[in-house]
Amino acid sequence: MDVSYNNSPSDDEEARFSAMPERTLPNILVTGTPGTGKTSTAEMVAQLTSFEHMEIGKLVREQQLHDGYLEEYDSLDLNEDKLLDYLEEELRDGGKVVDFHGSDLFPEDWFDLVVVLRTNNTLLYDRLQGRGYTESKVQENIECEIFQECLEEARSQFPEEMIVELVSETADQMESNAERIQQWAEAFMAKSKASP
Ligand SMILES: Nc1ncnc2c1ncn2[C@@H]1O[C@H](COP(=O)(O)OP(=O)(O)OP(=O)(O)O)[C@@H](O)[C@H]1O
Repeated sequence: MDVSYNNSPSDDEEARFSAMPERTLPNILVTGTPGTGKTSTAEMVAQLTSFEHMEIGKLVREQQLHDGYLEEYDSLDLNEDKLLDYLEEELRDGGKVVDFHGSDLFPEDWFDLVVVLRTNNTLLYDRLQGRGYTESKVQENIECEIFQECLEEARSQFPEEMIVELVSETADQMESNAERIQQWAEAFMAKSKASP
């Protein structure tokens, strides 16, 4: 089941969180339209780096970080406060690969790299239909990808230099994307070790 959230941050959002301390291990956010391969890619990155994969949809279900089921959207109604309170502790020491279709609910300093996965409409259509989504849900997600909503959302929240847009259409691309993220993580760790 999916997780819905209202992506308009509250005015006092900035004030809710203390600044995260410097990390020697990075936190990586993998975002993108449903079906672009966030979970598969994040899992591969976690295996390559030994970081922990945190799939937000699963976490919201398992930790009850929601306010019930929304029939209209066939999804759980995310309780952002509960999720952010939970994640703030989890992300403090770094070494996490988080996957979620939203990004603007997260404070900027919680992440060091934001990966936005992209997939062409034809392929995405087949993947979503293959999951048994209703036609309207497939269309809604296809439009989300056409209007590159996840990319724009990431851009609205994180500096451009933190964001990497990667095409995720074939198994080879998924593998090379995961390796590229691994190399980035190794460079981050080498740099933070070298710092005084
Ligand atoms: N680059 C790719 N090449 C081939 N198949 C892929 C690729 N990316 C994803 N897939 C396939 O597409 C399906 C959806 O992938 P996945 O569940 O990882 O997407 P997601 O973005 O996490 O979706 P959701 O947001 O709904 O959880 C899976 O069957 C996966 O194997």
